[in-house]
Amino acid sequence: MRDNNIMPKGNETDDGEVGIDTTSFEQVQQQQKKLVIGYALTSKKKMSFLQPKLEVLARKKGISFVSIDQDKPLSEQGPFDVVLHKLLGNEWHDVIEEYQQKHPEVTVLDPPCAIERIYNRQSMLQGIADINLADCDGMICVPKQMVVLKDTTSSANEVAEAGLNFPLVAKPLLVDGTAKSHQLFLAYDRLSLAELEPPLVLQEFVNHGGVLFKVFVVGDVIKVVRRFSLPNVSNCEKEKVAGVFQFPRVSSSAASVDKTDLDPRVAELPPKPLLEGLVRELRNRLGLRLFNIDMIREHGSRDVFYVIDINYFPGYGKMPDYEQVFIDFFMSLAQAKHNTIQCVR
Ligand SMILES: Nc1ncnc2c1ncn2[C@@H]1O[C@H](COP(=O)(O)OP(=O)(O)OP(=O)(O)O)[C@@H](O)[C@H]1O
Ligand SMILES: O=P(O)(O)O[C@H]1[C@H](OP(=O)(O)O)[C@@H](OP(=O)(O)O)[C@@H](O)[C@@H](O)[C@@H]1OP(=O)(O)O
Ligand SMILES: [Mg+2]
Ligand SMILES: [Mg+2]
Repeated sequence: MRDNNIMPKGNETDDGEVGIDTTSFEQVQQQQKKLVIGYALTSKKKMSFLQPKLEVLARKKGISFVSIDQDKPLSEQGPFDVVLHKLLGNEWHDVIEEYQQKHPEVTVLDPPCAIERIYNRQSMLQGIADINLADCDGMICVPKQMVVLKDTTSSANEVAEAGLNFPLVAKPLLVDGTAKSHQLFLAYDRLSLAELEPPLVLQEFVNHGGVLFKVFVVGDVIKVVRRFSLPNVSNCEKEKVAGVFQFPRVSSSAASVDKTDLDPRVAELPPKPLLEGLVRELRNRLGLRLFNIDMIREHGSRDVFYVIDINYFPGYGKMPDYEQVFIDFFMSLAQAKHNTIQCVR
């Protein structure tokens, strides 16, 4: 956090009004702290995240966003209090890793090794089924899945051995930000597996009534929205249909779903204690502060949920009130840093 030595003349509120100055010297000093956030984001992410409302709110709080030039050494830029990043490739992750070692005082959101874990759809879901959420009003599962690294033809036998039931969702093993890594298929039978291109995970399709819950996490804050998802696969369809079908990307649509037109048993949000317990565990286990969880409710049940996907730095622009949530989050980082500095003194 950078100190600004200029003393303010008035006591300006968030709305820009100037009132009678009743602020203590210490409070004034506090208000003058600046938070510099260096960001390295794709242009798409920059457009959706750094929207004018966020920048206006940030400016009022003394938060500035500075674009990181990827062609220059990171240590020669800044100084930054926070580095916010989502770029592809190992090279970038090495840059960030090295920078964090040299500058432990900078908050890097988030550590590359933690991000890499959820860029692999196998390690992403590992350990979730073991999380103890007794007394949290529900149960969290992950769909049965297996990894296919090379030969999808011979994987037909392994699918049976692993006890996986068709239809299976085929997902590219690695999420690398490309459109291809989000290209999913539904395979209805053994023979159709030969058409798929490894490396991938084969995951049981879980009927969930066509509604998905996107659980956004920003530090300690949790926000949930409903999205449309794929309809149930009936037993009749399972018997009759063969082959492989590409998934439409229904659930990434910008629109959240209004619950009024939906069956309440499908639309009811996951219980708060369950979400809080799950997020607390995942935040610690994954070592991430910015992520979302895609959850579905097993069709016909009230409280059995499946985690099917976790994303790093997702489309927060689609999260209600994301601007204020982020401002509060950044301010909490500034406060935490300020407290640490005082302790050290
Ligand atoms: N096991 C499953 N059972 C039922 N539906 C599923 C399953 N896995 C995925 N889906 C459906 O497919 C969609 C995409 O799957 P998933 O979220 O795993 O892919 P993704 O490419 O990581 O998506 P995102 O854009 O959220 O990163 C889900 O939102 C959901 O609608
Ligand atoms: O494109 P959007 O802004 O919606 O964000 C999507 C984001 O793309 P971006 O990071 O390139 O922006 C995706 O990231 P990668 O897996 O491809 O790295 C992934 O996190 C999606 O789940 C996000 O959609 P959401 O699930 O939040 O609806
Ligand atoms: Mg998803
Ligand atoms: Mg995903």
